[in-house]
Amino acid sequence: MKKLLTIAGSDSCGGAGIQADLKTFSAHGVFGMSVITAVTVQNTQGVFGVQDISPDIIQRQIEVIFDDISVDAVKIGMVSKTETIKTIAETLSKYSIQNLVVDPVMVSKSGFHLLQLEAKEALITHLLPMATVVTPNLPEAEVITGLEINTLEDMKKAAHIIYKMGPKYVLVKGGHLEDEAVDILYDGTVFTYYNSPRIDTKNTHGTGCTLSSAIASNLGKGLSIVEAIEKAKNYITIAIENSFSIGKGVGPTHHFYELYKKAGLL
Ligand SMILES: Nc1ncnc2c1ncn2[C@@H]1O[C@H](COP(=O)(O)OP(=O)(O)O)[C@@H](O)[C@H]1O
Ligand SMILES: Cc1ncc(COP(=O)(O)O)c(N)n1
Repeated sequence: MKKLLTIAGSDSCGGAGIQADLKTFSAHGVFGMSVITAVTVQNTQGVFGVQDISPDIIQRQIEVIFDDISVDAVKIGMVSKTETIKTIAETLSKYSIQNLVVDPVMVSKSGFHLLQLEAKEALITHLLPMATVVTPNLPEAEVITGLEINTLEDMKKAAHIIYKMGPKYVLVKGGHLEDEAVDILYDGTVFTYYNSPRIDTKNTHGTGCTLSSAIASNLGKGLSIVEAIEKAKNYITIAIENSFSIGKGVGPTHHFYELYKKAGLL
């Protein structure tokens, strides 16, 4: 059984963050473990508070896992603030990490700053160079690069700039584009496109968390980056097609194993 670790924030309503990651891991038939960086007070309508976990507890959660268990892939999501980022980077650097997916979570769909503004530099300096693949959405790619991104050409330019910051691969996600949901992977030489029609739904809470966890699961299982993202893109597309309302706001995506098994993704 492959063993996957998510280092991220807790979403009390279960659509994003640690909860989406663990559901995605389970649907992929891998064993999920978690290091919680922050607890958010969140429902489908918004984020109403955050309690950061102390750096010492974050460090010790990571250490006890790696000192005991061999981890096939790690996904990093919400990292909240500079001190948290430095702790994660320093602690992970003591271990040999096979596959590291960094989702540079910044602002929730409901508009809450999950990453403090001044922590952007720490994320760029400490986490991006460690990443196998970094998965910014368009607003995140804009913040990281300073570019305005409206077209596929802009996405390619952003991927190029982010690639120079040190990750092995960059996946710029086009969920926020107007037409098709096109994601672009850059390996320093070649761009690979992952297209899917835009699904007309408001229930996209946790799509980025889900995609990055699906990529980590597939890398952990030994797939190449191109295949890992292809399968993950199919997973997120089915997850959004089958998303549903659980409250008054933005509902979650679907993680039930049977659906993905039937689609030949697992
Ligand atoms: N309405 C949609 N229809 C189809 N795919 C979508 C839609 N919204 C997002 N996606 C896909 O979901 C994944 C997550 O993208 P995105 O929503 O941009 O991330 P984030 O949650 O970080 O903002 C990407 O593969 C993107 O193309
Ligand atoms: C704890 C946590 N992590 C990540 C997200 C981003 O998800 P989304 O962009 O869908 O709001 C979130 N809302 N909460």
